Amino acid sequence: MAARLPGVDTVASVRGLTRAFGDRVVLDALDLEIGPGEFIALLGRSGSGKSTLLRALAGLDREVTGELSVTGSVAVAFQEPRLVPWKRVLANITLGLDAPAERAHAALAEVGLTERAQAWPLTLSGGEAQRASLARALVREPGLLLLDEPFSALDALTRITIHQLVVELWARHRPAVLLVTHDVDEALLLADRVLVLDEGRIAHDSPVTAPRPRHRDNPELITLRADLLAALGVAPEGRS
Ligand SMILES: Nc1ncnc2c1ncn2[C@@H]1O[C@H](COP(=O)(O)OP(=O)(O)OP(=O)(O)O)[C@@H](O)[C@H]1O
Repeated sequence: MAARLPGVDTVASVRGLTRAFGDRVVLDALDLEIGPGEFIALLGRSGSGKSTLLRALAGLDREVTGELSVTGSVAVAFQEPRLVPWKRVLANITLGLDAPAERAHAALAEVGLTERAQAWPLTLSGGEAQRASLARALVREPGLLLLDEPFSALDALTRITIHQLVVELWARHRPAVLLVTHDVDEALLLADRVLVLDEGRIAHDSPVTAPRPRHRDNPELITLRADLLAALGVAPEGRS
């Protein structure tokens, strides 16, 4: 299990983090610092270890070795919303927390789901279920919010609305966010810093300074997109 160190001006600090499954080394002495309030997107080829890193940061993997320090609370939202089907939406939000119903109501209002508070999870649309999942994460007031491809199963229009919502919630509550995504444009539209995981380490680490709301045609984003596609081993459009 990874040794835990006190963090200095970071919400998460990782040094020499290593995880192998049998002979396959997925995280190979990885180093990473996450500052308070940073919005980070984590890209990487399929199987590069993004979810493994996220699980380690969430404290869900006891087999990682190296140094890992996380200050404050951590909340996770996954690709599937993972709501408990036999509890109504409201009860799902504070499940396992000793928190009054008002807090769950306030969180649902923030994600625009007030009217679905008494609904059963299986009656929610995909977008509504992801909103509920975000409300459940936010009500925990995390210093670090881990998002594991939470938008990938949504249709394009719902995805745009949820992107806006996530940026709004992040600006209001200011947790550090680590968003795992396959989508370079999603990373560039949302994050302040984009990482690429490759060969078990952070192979690329770029700040994104363009003001929000961002447009794909922003020159900074165009340059970064080409760099990131190259780091991911993908030829940019028209140059394959
Ligand atoms: N519990 C496990 N047992 C064995 N191998 C595992 C386990 N979890 C992950 N792996 C392996 O570790 C590697 C990294 O998996 P991980 O899910 O972290 O990748 P990822 O970058 O999130 O992939 P994707 O983008 O496809 O979701 C893969 O080769 C996977 O098969």
